[in-house]
Amino acid sequence: MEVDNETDANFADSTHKFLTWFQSLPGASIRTDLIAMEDLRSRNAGRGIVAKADIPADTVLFTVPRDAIICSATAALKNEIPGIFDLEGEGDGDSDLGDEDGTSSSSQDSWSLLILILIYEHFRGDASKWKPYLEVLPSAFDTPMFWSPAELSELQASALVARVGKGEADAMIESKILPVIRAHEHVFFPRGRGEVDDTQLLEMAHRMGSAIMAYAFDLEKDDDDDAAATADDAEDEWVEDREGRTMLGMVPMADMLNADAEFNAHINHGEDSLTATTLRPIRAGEEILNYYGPLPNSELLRRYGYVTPKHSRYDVVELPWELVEAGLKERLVGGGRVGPANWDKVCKLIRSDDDGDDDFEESFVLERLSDDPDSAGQLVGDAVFTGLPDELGDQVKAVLKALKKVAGIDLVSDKNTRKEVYLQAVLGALQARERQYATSLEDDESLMSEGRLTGRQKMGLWVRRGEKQLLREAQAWVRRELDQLLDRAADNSRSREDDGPAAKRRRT
Ligand SMILES: C[S@@+](CC[C@H](N)C(=O)[O-])C[C@H]1O[C@@H](n2cnc3c(N)ncnc32)[C@H](O)[C@@H]1O
Repeated sequence: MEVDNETDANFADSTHKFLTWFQSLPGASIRTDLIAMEDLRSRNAGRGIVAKADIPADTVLFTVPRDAIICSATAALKNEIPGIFDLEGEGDGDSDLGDEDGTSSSSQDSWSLLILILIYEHFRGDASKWKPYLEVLPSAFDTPMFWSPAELSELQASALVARVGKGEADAMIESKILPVIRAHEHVFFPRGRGEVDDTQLLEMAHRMGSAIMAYAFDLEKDDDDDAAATADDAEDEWVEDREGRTMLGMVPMADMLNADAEFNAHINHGEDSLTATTLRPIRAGEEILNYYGPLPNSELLRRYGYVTPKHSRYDVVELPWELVEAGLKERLVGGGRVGPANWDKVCKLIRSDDDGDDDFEESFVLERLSDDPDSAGQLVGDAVFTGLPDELGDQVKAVLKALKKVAGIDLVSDKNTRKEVYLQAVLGALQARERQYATSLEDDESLMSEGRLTGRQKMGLWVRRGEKQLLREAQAWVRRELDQLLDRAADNSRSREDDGPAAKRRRT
């Protein structure tokens, strides 16, 4: 979370007003005898909820009535512009027939609609039912969308750089948000605040979109088992997928919980309310933590603007096919066997639909094998790199098949040789992938220990370092596989010698 320049007094005052407002909501409850909202800015975590006393497992910490949630079901904006509340695909099917004012029944999705609702509530000021809540939402974010080019360069060769999504967000705001606001200025700016220009609106929409990304809950999940919820039946809920959700809402108080890969509380979705429940005994002074899912630090940073050591176990790294292909080429082409022209044909064939194999993949995601957290939110065992993706092996097989078809030669008919070619090519690709990062893992380790980095530099370093560590583990795994292969080959040749004609003669 971006360092907030608010003075301590202002920060504490907003927290207090929010808490008082929350307690006044009909149907809301909070165990202020057990928990408190605290200022965690010193560790860059904004506000958080901390245990004031030892708390047993299965304790309900607070209850949020559904009426208090900001979502399409509670939005006052619905009375003003009902047309925008028919979401994409829910209308009468005439999705191409947009109205000129941007209010066609199909132009909004749950994301853009919630942005509009939040902007509307923001400009309502004191008239908004949610004002004390809106005041504790951050005005600045640490997600890479807001990073400068120099800060982004800290991510080096991480695939995250291509997924920051600023351009897409700008385009969405320009096509779905600004036209609706401009067509309804009297609704959004009731006191003649028409002077808000497009640049300011764009910034506001980015702020609200980022708040939704980091704070909103998926409300369509059904979970009426409340206190009886176990890890298994609530599992889907813990895994928050911000992409495909259909009914988003801002849930005051539930979203004041920070989160980690090990956690101790869970939000249960009941019919009339959402409740926060402890998953295990929590000691006084411990932070109450929710769970955002088994996300790699790169994704945690992209969506929420922070990283944690415990999420490193879920780190991933993308291995581009072109690096594996280069490794294969090095081993298979030349020496009068396969010429460059035939190799080009092979490369084209595997990319075409008529090679008879599955879809061509541009890159492969490497990850460790890790168990899910247990029902108390605790991690058990280490995450271990246990193998390459099957699809990568399949695509290498497709190359060898295409080579046979194009060049008419079966270069690697022997299974062990085939595996060796595959592993060697992947090893070369993993090393080449590591070289794509501007600094080495060792450089990063010393930069980290020097301790002179800013918050964003450190998070960028954490992401790239995690990816390099995974690349090293993958290389070690491949080397072990190669060693085993060579050992087996040596054993086989020894036993062939033993079983050779001389041995047979001896036996007879
Ligand atoms: C749902 S909000 C939690 C409340 C938030 N801390 C606040 O002050 O409003 C999610 C945001 O909290 C911060 N956050 C959550 N968990 C964190 C953690 N373990 N460490 C640091 N920041 C965290 C991130 O900025 C994230 O985008």
